[in-house]
Order: sequence, then C-alpha cells, then structure tokens
Amino acid sequence: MAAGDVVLGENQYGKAECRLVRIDREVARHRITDLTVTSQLRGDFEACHTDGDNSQVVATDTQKNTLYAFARDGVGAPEELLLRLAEHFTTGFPWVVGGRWEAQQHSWDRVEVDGAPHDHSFVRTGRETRTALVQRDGDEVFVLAGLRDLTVLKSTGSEFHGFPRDRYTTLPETDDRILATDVTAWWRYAELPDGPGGFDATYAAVRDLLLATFAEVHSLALQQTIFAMGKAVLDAFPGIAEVRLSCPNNHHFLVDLEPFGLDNPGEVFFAADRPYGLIQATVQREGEARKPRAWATVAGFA
Ligand SMILES: O=c1[nH]c(=O)c2[nH]c(=O)[nH]c2[nH]1
Repeated sequence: MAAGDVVLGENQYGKAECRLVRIDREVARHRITDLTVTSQLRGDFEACHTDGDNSQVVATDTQKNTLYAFARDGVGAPEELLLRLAEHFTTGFPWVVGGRWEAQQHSWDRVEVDGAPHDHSFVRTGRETRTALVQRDGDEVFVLAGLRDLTVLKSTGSEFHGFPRDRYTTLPETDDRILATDVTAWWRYAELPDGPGGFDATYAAVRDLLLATFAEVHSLALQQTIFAMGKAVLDAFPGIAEVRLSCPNNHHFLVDLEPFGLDNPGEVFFAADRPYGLIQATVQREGEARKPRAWATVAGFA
C-alpha cells in the first residue's frame, strides 16, 4: 500500500436512543420498565464504507426492531437485555465481532391514592438515571453499570482548608460548608452477579452504599468523599473490579447579609449552577489488571 493511502479506521454503527417502555401486566399490579437503548455493531463493514456495499450491513432499523422483539419476552435488568443483544448480534452474523450496547433506565414511582400505591398509575420521580453499558469483542465481554444525576447535599459535615495559597487565592478556609453534588458513577463487573436479584439487587445495594457513605463520611474534600464512596463499593462487592466517579462540586455560597444589618450563621446561601469544581476519580484494586477498552467509549471519564 502506498504511503498516504486513506483507509478505514475503527468504526461502529447502530440505532441510538431507542425509547422502549415495557409493561409487565400478567397481574393486576402492573410493572413498568422505561429504557433508552443504543445498539452499535463492530466488525467488518469496510465494503460499505469504501464502496457502498451494504451486503454486511445489519440495518440500524433491524437493530432497533430486534430490541423491541426481545422486549416481548420480558426485559429484566438492563444489563441482561444488553447482554442478550450482544449475544444475538455477535453470534448471529459471522462478520459482526462485537459491539456496544448502552441503556439508561428512567424511574417511575407508583402514584399514591389515599396512601396506597396505585396498580397502574405512575409518576416520574426526580430520581437518578440508572445506566448500563455492555461491550463485546469476540468472547471478551465488558459490563459496566452505573448511575447519573444522583443529586445529594449535606448541610454540614464538610470542611475545606489547608490548600496552598498564592497571589490568586481568595477562597476562605471553612470548617463548615454545604457539600452538594450530582453523582455520576460507573462500576465494572469482573464477575457478573449471580446471587438473588442479580444486577438489580447489586444496583440497589451500590446506590445505598454511595448514599450512606456520602452521608456518613465527615468530608475534608469532595475528593476524599468520592474515594470513600468508591472504596465502600469495592469493599462490599468482590465481583466489582473498579468504580469511576465524576462529581461536580455544586457550590453554595454564604450570602453576605451585613448590608441589611443581618448576620448569617450558615443559613442563607446562593446556590451557584456554574462554574463548578469537577472532581473525578477511579477507585481500583491494587494489582488488578486495568481494562482500558472497557472505558474507551464512556464519555467524560479519564
Ligand atoms: O472539596 C473540594 N475540593 C477541591 O479541590 C476544591 N477546590 C475548591 O475551590 N473548593 C474545593 N472543594
């Protein structure tokens, strides 16, 4: 090949953000699963890119249809649905070597009527979005699970001091501040959960641990808090190999009420929306092999 020839590099394609709602209605008390799913295939699609030869192109429309057809049998945990799709496409078409399947799960609560949860009416809650990402390359499968927009705030139990001061430093030291963030977390399964409840139970337990750790750690920095959150997850789940966290420091500034002849003993704040500190960390097990390919397509993580 002559130097300077132009060739196709890495590529993937599929249907992005398929909106899927499944109602389990075998019993009077319906259950709702609300997902946004992206399916992308990797493999030998060179002829399509270079010559417009579509003979190996599993249409994005087909990928979308497969998702809805699979949902007819039940969805289960988002990770399970993605693993099914990965298996189907990777084993069903010889030139498809793998791909990337991602889901966001949108949560609904039951409407309460006279104090009782309703059977078939739901209300969108302000809860976090659950996320899942399966990537497959031949027999190698990476499963990430996570959440985003888990918004938390503690009104005390947070300090920030001892940082270096130079001519540009104006931030006062504080031994009592609001700590607020929107947690984005991903964790990578080295072993898939096979106990009761599987992925769903692990998700719920990890979420609880993240929240409890945020609440209970007396924070000297958001960095310290997020490391503790990741560590709590690794300590509790041997099958989880690493946790990555990305957390904005949603600053709350004490308002100066002196011009109005008032004091402000940590009660009235301006909640700024930007700029915000952005604190990100990977919490991992010492000596465990890194898996950079598992993270290559996760936006916003180092
Ligand atoms: O928890 C914090 N970490 C920082 O790195 C930082 N920097 C800053 O200005 N405020 C804070 N708070």
